[in-house]
Amino acid sequence: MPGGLRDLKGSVEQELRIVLLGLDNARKTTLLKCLASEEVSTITPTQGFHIKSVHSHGFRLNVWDISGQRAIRRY
Ligand SMILES: Nc1nc2c(ncn2[C@@H]2O[C@H](COP(=O)(O)OP(=O)(O)OP(=O)(O)O)[C@@H](O)[C@H]2O)c(=O)[nH]1
Ligand SMILES: [Mg+2]
Repeated sequence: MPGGLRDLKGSVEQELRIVLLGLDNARKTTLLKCLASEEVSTITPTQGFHIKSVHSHGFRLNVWDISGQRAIRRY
């Protein structure tokens, strides 16, 4: 299947690419950490961007978490 990857059980896993955009403090990183079942009590502002791959509901989500700080919004 195009765009699909086989998981450990051999079934095809659909891959989705997602870009998180929003103002600073909009909780983009909080949302991503919740999706990844990670601790959300010590989140710091994103510097530039980071990419995380998360498995959720049979999908592989490749998420780009972009900082919303004013200095980099024009990029
Ligand atoms: N009071 C309160 N604060 C929250 C809640 N959820 C997240 N926060 C806090 O809000 C702040 C901003 O959340 P982030 O997820 O870093 O926001 P962001 O959109 O990624 O921000 P940038 O990376 O700067 O673009 C963090 O300090 C979180 O801990 C909530 O439900 N209540
Ligand atoms: Mg962030």
